[in-house]
Amino acid sequence: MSKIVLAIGGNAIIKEGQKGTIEEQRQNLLESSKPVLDLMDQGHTVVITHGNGPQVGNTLIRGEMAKSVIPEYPLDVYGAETQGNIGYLIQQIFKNEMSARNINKTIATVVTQSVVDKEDPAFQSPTKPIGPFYSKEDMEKIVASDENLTFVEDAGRGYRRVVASPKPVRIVEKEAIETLLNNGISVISTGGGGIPVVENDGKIEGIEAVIDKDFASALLAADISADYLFILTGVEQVAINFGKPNQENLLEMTIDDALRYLDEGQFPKGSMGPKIEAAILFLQKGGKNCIITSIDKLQEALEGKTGTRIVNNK
Ligand SMILES: Nc1ncnc2c1ncn2[C@@H]1O[C@H](COP(=O)(O)OP(=O)(O)O)[C@@H](O)[C@H]1O
Ligand SMILES: NC(=O)OP(=O)(O)O
Repeated sequence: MSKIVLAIGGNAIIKEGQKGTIEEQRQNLLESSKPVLDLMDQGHTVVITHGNGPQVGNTLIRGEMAKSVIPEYPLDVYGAETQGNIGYLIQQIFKNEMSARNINKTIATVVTQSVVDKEDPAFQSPTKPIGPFYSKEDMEKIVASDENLTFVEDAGRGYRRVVASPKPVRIVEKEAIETLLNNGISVISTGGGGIPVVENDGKIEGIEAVIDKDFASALLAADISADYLFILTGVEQVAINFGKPNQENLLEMTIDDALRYLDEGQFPKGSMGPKIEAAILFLQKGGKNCIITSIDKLQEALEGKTGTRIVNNK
C-alpha cells in the first residue's frame, strides 16, 4: 500500500462562477471526497493538502470591509482561519462518509506553519492570485479607489488580486504529521501552503503572504517520503498549446521536457506553472511519482491510464 499526498486546489472547493457559500463548498468537497475515500478503502495512507486562494482572499475582503467596527488581522492569521475553516469542512464530510461506508479510520486537521525566507524576492513582487474574479471594468474601479492593490489576469478567468507568495523552505509540524500517519490517522495539513512564518533569533513569527500550496505539498510529500504526490486541479491532463486548436494532452513528461515547456511559456505563472515547478521540486528531492489530474480521475491516474505523470529524466 502507498503513502499518497493529495493536493486539492482552492478553485476545486469554490468553483468558477460560484460565490463561495458554505453550502457550495460542502457540496464540492463531498463530490471530491468519494475518490479519496476509495483510496482509503483500498488501504492507502492519505494526506490531504488544500489550497485557500479564493477563501483567504474573501476573508481578507471581509476584514477590510468590517474594519470600522472590528480590528483587521494580518494575512497570516487569515490564512490560519482558512485552514481551520476548510479543515473543519473536510474532516466532518470525511468522517460522515467514512461512517456511511464502514471505513474504520480517524481523520484530523493539523494547523500547519511553513517557514519562508524573509529575504525571499517574492515579497517585492506579488504573484499569488486570491479572492474573487473581477471583470476588467470592476478591477479598474477597485484600483482607482486603492492604488496599492495589484491585480493580474488569471488564466483567462478574469482579474484577481495578487499578494506575495514566498517559497516554503520547512514545514514546522512535519513530525506531528508523521506521528499521526504512523498511528493510522489520516491527516489534513499544510492548507493554503501552510501559514507563512519566518525565523527570527530562533523564534518563528507570522508574515503576510500566501504560500503556493503545490510547493508546500511537494515539500511535505518529500519530507514524509510519500510514494505519490497528486496535484489535483481543474483539468484531467496537462497540455501543451492549452486552449488552442492544436492542444496536445500529455500522459508523461520528463523533468527536461517540463523545463523546456516552462521556458516556452506553455504553463502560466498564476496557474499551471507553479504545479509543474512543484512536481519538479518533489522529484528533485527524491520523490518518484508526481501526477497532475482532476479529482474524478484519481483512480484511473493511479493506474497510469490518464493524468500527466512527471518523471525523472530517462
Ligand atoms: N498547459 C496547461 N495545461 C492544462 N491546464 C492549464 C494549462 N495552462 C493553464 N491551465 C489552467 O490552469 C488551471 C490550474 O490552475 P488553477 O485553477 O489556478 O489551480 P488550482 O486547481 O490549484 O486552483 C487548469 O484548470 C487550467 O484551466
Ligand atoms: N494557497 C494556494 O495555493 O491556494 P490555491 O490552490 O487556491 O491557489
